[in-house]
Amino acid sequence: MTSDLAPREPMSASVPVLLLRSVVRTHGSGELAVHALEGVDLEVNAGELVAIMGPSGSGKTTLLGLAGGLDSPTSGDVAVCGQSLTTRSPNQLAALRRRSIGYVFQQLNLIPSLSALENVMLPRELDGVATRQARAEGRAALAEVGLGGQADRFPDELSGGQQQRVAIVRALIGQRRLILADEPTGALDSQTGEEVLRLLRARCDAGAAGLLVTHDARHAGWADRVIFLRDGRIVDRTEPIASAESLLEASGS
Ligand SMILES: Nc1ncnc2c1ncn2[C@@H]1O[C@H](COP(=O)(O)OP(=O)(O)OP(=O)(O)O)[C@@H](O)[C@H]1O
Repeated sequence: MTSDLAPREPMSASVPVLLLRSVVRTHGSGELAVHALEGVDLEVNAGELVAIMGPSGSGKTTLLGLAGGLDSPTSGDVAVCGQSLTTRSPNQLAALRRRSIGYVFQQLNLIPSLSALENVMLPRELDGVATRQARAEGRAALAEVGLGGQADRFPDELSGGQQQRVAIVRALIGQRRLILADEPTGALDSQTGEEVLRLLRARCDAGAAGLLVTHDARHAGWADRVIFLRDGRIVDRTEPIASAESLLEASGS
């Protein structure tokens, strides 16, 4: 049986899920210009989880925002599933974001007046899926992460870790091909944080592409490779990671 969280339509192996070409993002102009990204090239393929590391202000969040179509590059191109985000109308972009991209941020943004199930169903209903089907998908997806018994609880009736899992399920439900995670373990304890990373890893193993911003080399150890940003440029990349220990050495932690 196909997982309700897993992408269902196989992508052509030759098209990266995420492609950034010569991406520049400058805030402001003249003397006040801030060069957040200065010519970034990146490809993330189906099945891959890529971690982004770098000091504060190096451009990690900017990169994630551009990858998700939440922000536009000053120059260069960003494409998701072969479709350029920079040439789409606002409506087309909103539809692509809803259907193809899942966002997992530190801020969970669960809607407090909706149950866990209703929170999870919401993106499917916005996609035009019938309520009955969205409900069935939502229940199955929550059960998959061990929250089958909590479906009708409201966010404030769930623990922090459970809330984070609901947020992740909501980010992954449907046919999301690209998962963008910005420090998704936030303030979670290490065991719950690890659970979140395991879910992310599992989704990528099931065929999604993932981009994970993290300051923690142990978290980056879940990724297939790591890119290091400094002053808006990629300054280093690892090939498939040998061990978390080698990363700790590389980041000087
Ligand atoms: N809206 C904005 N206006 C002006 N400058 C901005 C804006 N957004 C980001 N910047 C600047 O762009 C640079 C990159 O910021 P970004 O948030 O991407 O870094 P980061 O690596 O995610 O940092 P952190 O690890 O602290 O979250 C920083 O110098 C930041 O001050």
